Amino acid sequence: MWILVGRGWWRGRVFVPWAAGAARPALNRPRPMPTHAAAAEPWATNRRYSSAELKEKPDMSRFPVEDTRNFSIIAHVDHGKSTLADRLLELTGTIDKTKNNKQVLDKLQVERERGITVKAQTASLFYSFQGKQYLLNLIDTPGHVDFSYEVSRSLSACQGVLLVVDANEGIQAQTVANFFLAFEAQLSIIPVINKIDLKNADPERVEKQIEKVFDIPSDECIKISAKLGTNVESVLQAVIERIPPGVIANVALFDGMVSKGDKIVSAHTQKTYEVNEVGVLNPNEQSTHKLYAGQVGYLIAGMKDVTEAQIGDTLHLHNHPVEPLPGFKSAKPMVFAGMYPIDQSEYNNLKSAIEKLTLNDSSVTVHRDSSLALGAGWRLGFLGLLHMEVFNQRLEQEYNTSVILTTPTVPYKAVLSSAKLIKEYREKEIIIINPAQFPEKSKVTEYLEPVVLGTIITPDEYTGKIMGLCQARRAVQKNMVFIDENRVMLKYLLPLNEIVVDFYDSLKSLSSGYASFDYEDAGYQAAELVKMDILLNGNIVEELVTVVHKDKAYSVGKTICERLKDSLPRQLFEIAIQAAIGSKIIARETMKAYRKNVLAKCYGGDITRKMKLLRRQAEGKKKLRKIGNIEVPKDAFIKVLKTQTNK
Ligand SMILES: Nc1nc2c(ncn2[C@@H]2O[C@H](COP(=O)(O)OP(=O)(O)OP(=O)(O)O)[C@@H](O)[C@H]2O)c(=O)[nH]1
Repeated sequence: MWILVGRGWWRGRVFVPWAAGAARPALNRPRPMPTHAAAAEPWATNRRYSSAELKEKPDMSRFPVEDTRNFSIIAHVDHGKSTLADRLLELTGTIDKTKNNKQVLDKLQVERERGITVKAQTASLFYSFQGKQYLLNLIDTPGHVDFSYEVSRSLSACQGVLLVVDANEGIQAQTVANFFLAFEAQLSIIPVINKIDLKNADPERVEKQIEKVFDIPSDECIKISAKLGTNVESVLQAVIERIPPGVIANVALFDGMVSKGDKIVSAHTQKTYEVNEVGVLNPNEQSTHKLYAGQVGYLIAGMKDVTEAQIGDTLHLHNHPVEPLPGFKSAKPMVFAGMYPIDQSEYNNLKSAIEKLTLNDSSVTVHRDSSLALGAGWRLGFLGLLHMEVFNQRLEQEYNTSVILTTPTVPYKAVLSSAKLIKEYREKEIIIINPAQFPEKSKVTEYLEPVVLGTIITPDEYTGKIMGLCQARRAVQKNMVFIDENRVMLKYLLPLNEIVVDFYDSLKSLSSGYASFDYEDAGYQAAELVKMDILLNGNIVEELVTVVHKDKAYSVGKTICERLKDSLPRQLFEIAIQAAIGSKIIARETMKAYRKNVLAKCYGGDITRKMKLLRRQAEGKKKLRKIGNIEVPKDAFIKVLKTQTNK
């Protein structure tokens, strides 16, 4: 049996040749076309098809592997991926040229509203170049850090990428992060400098940045205006010339051997293929007669669509079925929050909405959860805070649901010392995704918190302020380099819980929007953590229970109490809002009593208007949550959760 480990290159933990001291493989050099048996296949014909014919009924089998290119567009947010995709679709006649082609690939309502891409979309383009027709599969990718999982997923289906960089803003943090995702996947990278039509565009400066940071010769950059369509045709030609063709599955052999002519089955799709070619990567594909157990190489097996070659899939000889090897990589959630229906009678509707939405977004993890106050619900894991907001917004917009979301938290770990707890969990080290389950200090040896390696790119004038912000967030500086005369790249080790809520917003406002930020997982570090309760007249508000660093407890507690005071409607009696660690109160705010009369503005005796106001008040009450005898509207939670900081 053997396992599929990548397309383009091995992307796993085990085998990264240049990390082991070997020479770094050459970037961007077109790899020789594989010499496989395509010519003998009936679908490998030279007949050309008219675009009308292709549009009518595209028969994908007409395109042999060497006439197929699979590529993605990657970029920092707003650098113009979707606009470029629109132009490519127009140029290839995939969509008609009208003024309305704005982000055609952004299909979700939330994407159009927020102007961001969340789900990667795919489009097949047919393009004639030098008398030959090509099938170009374009996979659009999201730009935001939360969705880098989608980016990796899209990249795993490609052999090359267009790395779009704004001619005015230059390289930003996500440009760097996305470049490395593509680089590690050993894809051909075509740098595209976009927005050259802007008044402040400085493509020469950006070219130099690209050469300095990514080591790509500046003459490889293509300068375009996606908005005006300037030079976009050269992008398509570069895709054909610089990106190697088709589905080449990189494999690691665990057992037995594989050679040309073998019949193999994908454990994932159960499809059967005949092996056309096997070989080793040296570093380009070099065909060999066979591959044996323990070897890593590539395999071409007539997979015509890249989705047929899933990373982590197990392949086996068709007459030797095996248990699939563990290997499918799943997305790792970084932010967890409880989700509950506002009204328990809505539980089943919400359940089915979550199920449908997670079918479409498999990176969300779902565990059932329940709370005394909120009833039955779920604990969901998201890739980041924006991902959480987008998921919530999609639930509301696409499924017409309304939910309570609890304070987001990160996956902490506790190393247990209590024998009773170890027996209960059957493990010494547990992951805590729900603050309510945070074990007491007396029962643990130590707590651990997740940390990330953050990259910030900023104009130099903001460096001081940004360093101050990072220090306040318990960050440790790892590196600082100038990427050109006035741009600095900073690397920090940051506790994830310090950035999860509002780090990005603070960074943006400190730098007038110029600094960009991205992060990658960097494991765990020991941390002095405490569980903090928020109380309303002595009753715990379960939605607001948080785990915080000991040194931050007072300021976080104070901020939550203040925010809660601002967002709670006044009630008929006085309310004490308190933050507490165990039985120790660390912060307090008091709200004075107030009597609200919804009929106050209703002069005269218009009974229908009075009834309408009273009815509206009754409807409003449905959205309230009672804590003790205090009514808290859903909006109040959201305001506190959204604005809560770790200052
Ligand atoms: N002047 C100018 N504006 C452009 C150009 N290309 C894109 N834009 C504008 O830049 C903004 C962002 O473009 P998008 O194509 O939505 O960017 P994106 O990278 O797909 O954004 P995300 O999906 O959020 O990652 C839009 O307002 C575009 O109209 C260009 O060549 N010139």
